[in-house]
Amino acid sequence: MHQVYTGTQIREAEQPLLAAGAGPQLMHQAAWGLAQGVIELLHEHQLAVPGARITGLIGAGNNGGDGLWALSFLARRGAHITAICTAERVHPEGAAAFRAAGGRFLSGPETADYARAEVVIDAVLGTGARGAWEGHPVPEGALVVACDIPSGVSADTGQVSGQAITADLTVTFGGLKVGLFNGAGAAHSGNIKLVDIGLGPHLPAPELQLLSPTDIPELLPPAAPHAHKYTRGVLGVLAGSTKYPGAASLVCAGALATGVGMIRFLTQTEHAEPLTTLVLGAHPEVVPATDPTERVQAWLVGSGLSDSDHRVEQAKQVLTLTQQQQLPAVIDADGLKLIEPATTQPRVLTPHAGEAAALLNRLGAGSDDATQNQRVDRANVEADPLAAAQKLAELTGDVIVLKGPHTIICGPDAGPGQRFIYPGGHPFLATAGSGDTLAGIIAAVLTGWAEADAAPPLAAQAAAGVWLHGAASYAVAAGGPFGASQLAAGVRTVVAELL
Ligand SMILES: NC(=O)C1=CN([C@@H]2O[C@H](COP(=O)(O)OP(=O)(O)OC[C@H]3O[C@@H](n4cnc5c(N)ncnc54)[C@H](O)[C@@H]3O)[C@@H](O)[C@H]2O)[C@H](O)CC1
Repeated sequence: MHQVYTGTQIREAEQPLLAAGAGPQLMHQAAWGLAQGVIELLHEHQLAVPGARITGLIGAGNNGGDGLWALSFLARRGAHITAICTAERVHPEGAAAFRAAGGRFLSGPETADYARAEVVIDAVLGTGARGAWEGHPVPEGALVVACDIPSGVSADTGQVSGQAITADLTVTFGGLKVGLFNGAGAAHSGNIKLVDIGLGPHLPAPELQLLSPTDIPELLPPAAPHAHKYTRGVLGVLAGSTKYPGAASLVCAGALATGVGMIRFLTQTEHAEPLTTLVLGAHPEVVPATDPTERVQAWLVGSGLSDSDHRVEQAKQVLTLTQQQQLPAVIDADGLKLIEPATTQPRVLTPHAGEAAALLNRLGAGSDDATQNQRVDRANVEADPLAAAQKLAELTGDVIVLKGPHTIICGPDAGPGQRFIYPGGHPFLATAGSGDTLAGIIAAVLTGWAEADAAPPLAAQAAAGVWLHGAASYAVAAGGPFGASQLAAGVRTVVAELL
């Protein structure tokens, strides 16, 4: 499990060490790690360090100091180092070390030396950035390594209010930062290398957590040797409609591949009908049900419901039932239009950005003074998904899985096990039905834990489902582009490797 902090939290954690006079040591450790990152990137691109042409874009603060010290370390390995000052002042000790290592300050980006740079170290703005940045040109074809956070990106939120550098690699210090994963920042940070500079004892509870493969097995319900279908858990599914029959089958595929004792599929009518025929044709192990009060351990409601009056009425009935019985539930897609806030029921909502915006507007996100009557749109949510997910969790009391290139999983409370970010499945996941499959995966995890004595936090269960879905996409993408119906096979492969 990786911990993710805001830039503000990192700055606060640095304070005791700075007060103890350890600033220069911290800077040297950071700069050394930055130099190592540059060397690794050169080698990845079959470029030698001796003779490599490396230019630093140097800001006025300690971020610039990191960059200058890193350049001096690279000069010792034979690199040809230059730098461009982007502000009136420059870190004095860093500048001295840079010059002592043979570094030359260039007059500006128009110089031939800069145009020939093979690597640019972006050391303009780090955690001290405030507001919009005017930007700086980067030579075409140069590899870009950002120091701590790409300049122009907020370390706290990932928001970019002016211009921002796009890095191939970000070497970040002391702790991973929210801005590297959230909103626009995720598109600017490139690969990420974390350098430990000894902040550990001073770091607070993280803002977010990032799951590793080794975290997943304990977040998945155990398949006990003496289990039977009822102890593994029964999942009720109200999904699909005449208009979107496939969603029902995809939900079941996701749940079955993750592992569930049984699926009771709530049919549209008491008589045989195409939707149920399709689901049973694909998954004969699914049990058709006409009575929503039949005992289950969890429910999935919403995928592919469409605006069918009958399906919507059934959904309202099931949502009420799950609240009365405090049953775990995953509410997806059209089901999100039906939920009401503030429930103690263990519920996971799985909106994408557009659905999240609609829910925020319906539940009155603009109700507080600061945002009175301000409508939220998809772009607002995409600009800061973490904030949107936190607001939704606060308004509903639910765990929010805000789906996107980087998926946020956010419970209504703060602290460990409550907020996660999943930095994106394979791009091929952007295909119809992958959300239905995800809903089924998460619902299966909740079903398996529903009656366990010591289950992980609900947000952690949902995060494990998101992780499985993303890992499955890479497993399936190895064979090329895919339709969502092929994801379940990837889920089985990943689960088999984990257990
Ligand atoms: N604190 C430490 O000892 C260590 C810090 N590390 C590195 O230092 C930066 C944080 O340094 P800081 O000096 O606080 O701020 P910055 O260098 O990020 O920038 C401040 C500098 O930039 C100007 N500025 C702010 N916003 C803008 C803007 N929008 N446009 C233009 N200029 C702006 C501001 O006026 C200041 O002059 C941290 O990221 C690390 O890289 C070491 O890692 C560890 C030790």
